[in-house]
Amino acid sequence: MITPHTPAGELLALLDRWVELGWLRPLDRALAGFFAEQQPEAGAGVLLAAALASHQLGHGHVCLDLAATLAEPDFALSLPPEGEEGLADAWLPSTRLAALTLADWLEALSASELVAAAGEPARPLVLSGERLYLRRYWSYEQGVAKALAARIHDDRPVPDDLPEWLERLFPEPLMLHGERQTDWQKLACALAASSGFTLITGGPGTGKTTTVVRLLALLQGTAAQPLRIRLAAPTGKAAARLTESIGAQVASLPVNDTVRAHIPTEVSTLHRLLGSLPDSRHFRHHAGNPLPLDVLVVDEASMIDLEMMHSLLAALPAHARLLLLGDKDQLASVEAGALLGDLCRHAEQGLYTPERLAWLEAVSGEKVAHPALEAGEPGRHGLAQRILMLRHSRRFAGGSGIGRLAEAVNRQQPAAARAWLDGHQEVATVRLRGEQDRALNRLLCDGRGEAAGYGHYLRRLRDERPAAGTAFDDAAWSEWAGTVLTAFDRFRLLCAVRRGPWGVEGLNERIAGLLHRRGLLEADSGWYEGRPVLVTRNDYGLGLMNGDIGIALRLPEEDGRLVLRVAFPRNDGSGGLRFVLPSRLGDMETVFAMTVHKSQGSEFAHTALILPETLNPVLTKELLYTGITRARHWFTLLEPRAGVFEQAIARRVERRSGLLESLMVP
Ligand SMILES: Nc1ncnc2c1ncn2[C@@H]1O[C@H](COP(=O)(O)OP(=O)(O)OP(=O)(O)O)[C@@H](O)[C@H]1O
Repeated sequence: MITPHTPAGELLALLDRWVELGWLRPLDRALAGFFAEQQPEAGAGVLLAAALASHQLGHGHVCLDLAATLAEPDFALSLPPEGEEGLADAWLPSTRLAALTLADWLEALSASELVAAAGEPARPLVLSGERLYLRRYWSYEQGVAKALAARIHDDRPVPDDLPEWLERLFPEPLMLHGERQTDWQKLACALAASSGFTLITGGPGTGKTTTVVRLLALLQGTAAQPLRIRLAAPTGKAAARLTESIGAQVASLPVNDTVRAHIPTEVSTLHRLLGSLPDSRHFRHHAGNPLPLDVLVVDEASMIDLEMMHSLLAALPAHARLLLLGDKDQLASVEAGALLGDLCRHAEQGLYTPERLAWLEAVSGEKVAHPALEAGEPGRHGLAQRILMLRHSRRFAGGSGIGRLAEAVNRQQPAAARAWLDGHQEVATVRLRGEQDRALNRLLCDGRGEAAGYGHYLRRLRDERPAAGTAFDDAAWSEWAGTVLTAFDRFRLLCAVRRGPWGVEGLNERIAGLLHRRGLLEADSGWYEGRPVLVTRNDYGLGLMNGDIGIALRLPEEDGRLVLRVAFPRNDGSGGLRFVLPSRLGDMETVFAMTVHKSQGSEFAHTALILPETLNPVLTKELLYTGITRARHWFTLLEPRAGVFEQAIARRVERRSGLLESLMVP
């Protein structure tokens, strides 16, 4: 049992054991060891808190919430990690920390020379209320809060003809089910026109892209000089997807060609925008060398972590407008810091001040009405005046099973979610009986009905291959590779966990084996044609980003020899491909199955989500919602055990950060 009086050696031995079990990263243990060396009098309470604060960063929390940790240690710390069961209770945090009280822990931390209270001179750890930070993350949080607080008060003058512009960009009143509805897109445009910082949140297909394109037309159309506008997204995949959808939208804008020509359609990753420097956390653009732009739009903002947000805000010139788009209900970034979720905590309620509401209604001609709306107070709800939630999905209009299922999950209504799963064509559920379940194998190879499985892209790979003898530089090869890559996105299996029988690692092996046995793959290990791979680390030399997916294909060399190369879509919006020799690829893994986390920013015509057999800390309604909303047309839930789905709906991600508090929002 650990208390602040436990000898440091005993605590370090417990941390060693957790490292052996794979529960704690060696890095977390090393930090505690380093502090113990630096400060021989540092007690067990401080060393434990340091190791756990570092551990929490690996789970997306910017700090260690001491009270939450003691209230439910195993859940708060995600220990044991996902996909592992049957481990000795003796090592569980709930057992080991049972004798530690919050008062004792706080006292030990406050007394330590390693720990500063917020605002005190630099020490490696910062205690803010009941939250303990590693200093770097505390500084990031402070920096972001300060930059956002300044932007929240950044009112911009609107053009006199704003109502006319809104009318022109949103000519038709929004009608749904035969009734006039509030056009939140039009309101978002009005809101963003009047502000240096706007956050637009909405579920899939609610029109975030459409809104922002129209807003850009408005800004560009009313600017005295052409504005320098840049579009960005956190990952290459998200950037590519936005590039695709934005092009068509810009083409159909009701504006003259000069305005249109000044609206970009190219989307870059945030790393590229900021100019990453090799082997460094630093960027070419920072406060001393700000980004040369007037308007920055960042899509998929739920994937921006705290450190990136800090870098971005630092590099953004004060005069530039910032627009963040995202879905607040999605899983947050894997890295620490759930900004969008934090910032949008009151988006449903709106919390607009009466003055703001009156202005919005006057310029837009819309009635701002929704049962969830609550009135905000001037001075208290500054952030809320910059946030707008789009509430009507056009993609999942009317009775779409996927849309309704996602909504029921998001609202934590398990019975309704189950009813949608059972009663709709686009959604289905399959109960699995063991790892070699026939229905599972059939689904993976052949899909169900019109919804594809992995056989689809492999058959297209085989059937549409250019004829033998086609010249190595014939465009037919690229077209074929493009076809295979597109076909691969028809279906994806998503997993909640990495390890265990229903985790990504085991399933990837089993799927390759299955496709090989079915004669769809020539091999199931090493490099083989048709192997899909996921890049797991940015490689600026090759122009590949973490999250990029490619497929190994046999392609001709100049001398006619066939050589395996991995085809990747280019991330530059050109629609082109790049071909990389497998031996040149660094960190990557096979990607028949992928985690829900990694699937963020992507979409598949048919998405299947496989749950593990038991509940574990990663299973939350956000994970289910994110998985379900990756499906464009069909969704299949694969359940090895009944009830886990319902249990997961009941839990939600509790990210620990003090950002909202810093922004003084209740
Ligand atoms: N005001 C509108 N009028 C007509 N069609 C619209 C409007 N808003 C959105 N749409 C259509 O609805 C679909 C989804 O819109 P959009 O791509 O803007 O949504 P999104 O929220 O950006 O979606 P995603 O979840 O893919 O990011 C698109 O086909 C778009 O053309």
